[in-house]
Amino acid sequence: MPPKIGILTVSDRASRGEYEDRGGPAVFDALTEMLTGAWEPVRRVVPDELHTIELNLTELCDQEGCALVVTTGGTGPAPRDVTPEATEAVCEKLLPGFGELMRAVSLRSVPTAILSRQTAGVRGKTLIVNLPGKPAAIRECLLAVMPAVPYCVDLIGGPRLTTNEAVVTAFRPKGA
Ligand SMILES: Nc1ncnc2c1ncn2[C@@H]1O[C@H](COP(=O)(O)OP(=O)(O)OP(=O)(O)O)[C@@H](O)[C@H]1O
Ligand SMILES: Nc1nc2c(c(=O)[nH]1)N[C@H]1C(S)=C(S)[C@@H](COP(=O)(O)O)O[C@H]1N2
Repeated sequence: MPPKIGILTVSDRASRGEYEDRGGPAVFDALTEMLTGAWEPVRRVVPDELHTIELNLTELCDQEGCALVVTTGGTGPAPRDVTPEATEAVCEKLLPGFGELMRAVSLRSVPTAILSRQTAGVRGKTLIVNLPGKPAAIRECLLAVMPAVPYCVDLIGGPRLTTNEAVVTAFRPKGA
């Protein structure tokens, strides 16, 4: 069975069909570029509702058994932006370094990168990573954190993920 990766778009308008979801496909394309080996996407599009996001994150982790769940959208300061709150609610451990790094990298291209509260955390054997909603942010943010993702998944008991070295090199400490 190839590892599953959850792709959760959090957007009121994409979930209502007011615009086509470009975030989910952008996450899929970025992961396809960065990972080698078979993996199976599990795609969902939900509105910016705390309970709905928590429920979908929980299902992707506990029922689907995803090794990694990538969310896009709902990380900003607007009243309906609650993806980080949902992530924090379902995770046993938070990994604030992911958000710190993604904001630092994004700041090189856009000053409003500081508005994103994107974070990451671990639920069981699943790593959850938040990305901003702007489709243009997705590759940039994923590329920044991907070197640490496979070893993190190793450490929490997930499957061995491998990266396309021509694009990004996974870092594993010697002997790991
Ligand atoms: N899934 C998506 N597909 C296409 N464009 C998106 C998507 N999510 C966000 N965007 C674009 O990025 C902008 C900022 O994203 P943000 O998550 O703040 O959306 P929003 O204004 O809260 O609206 P919504 O939740 O309805 O997507 C949006 O206004 C939209 O232009
Ligand atoms: N790399 C990158 N990060 C980015 C952006 C961007 O365009 N590129 N947009 C910022 C903006 S304008 C906002 S409001 C926050 C939160 O976006 P979200 O609510 O769509 O998650 O992400 C920020 N991070």
